[in-house]
Amino acid sequence: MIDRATARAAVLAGFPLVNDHPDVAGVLRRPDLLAELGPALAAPYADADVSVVCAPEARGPILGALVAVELGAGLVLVRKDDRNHPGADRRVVSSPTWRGASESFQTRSWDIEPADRVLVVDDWVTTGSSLRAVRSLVLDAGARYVGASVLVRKADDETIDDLAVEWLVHFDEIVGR
Ligand SMILES: O=P(O)(O)OC[C@H]1O[C@H](OP(=O)(O)OP(=O)(O)O)[C@H](O)[C@@H]1O
Repeated sequence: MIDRATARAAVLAGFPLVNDHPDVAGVLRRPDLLAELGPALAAPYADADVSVVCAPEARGPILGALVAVELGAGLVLVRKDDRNHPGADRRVVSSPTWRGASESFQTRSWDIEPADRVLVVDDWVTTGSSLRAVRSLVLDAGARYVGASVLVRKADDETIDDLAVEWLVHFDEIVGR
């Protein structure tokens, strides 16, 4: 059984900064922190009967795969619209993300079934537009959106509540160390 508080403390203390910005790639680069991520991000949903982890690229599927293994779930890729995703037949355009522009995401109808209970995993939430877009793909499939698990929170309370986001570390506490 992992201790999420211990994992959180380790990730918070070790989160590298590049140009004063929290560097997710640097967390993945550290074997000790990488080993904590799957168990820590999965822990809040250990009893949620998750059948599918759904993760938007580019960094979402890295963490999503780690979480899916922990939960005994499958992983569904959500690709951005200009990427190759054979058979993609569902699309959604997000509201503007932190970049100030919308993103277009694509997925495949047979990857998510109405009986699925879906957890969305990504590395970061700011506006929540990416998570909302993925949630809409889940709901369009008739499946149950269980919530989201992210590594870094840079979103307001309303966004966190709306999307039922569990987050491991807060942007402000990383840059404020
Ligand atoms: O809450 P939001 O405002 O939607 O922002 C969160 C998204 O932004 C980042 O992706 P990014 O846009 O950097 O794309 P990439 O991972 O493909 O580089 C991050 O990986 C999330 O997917």
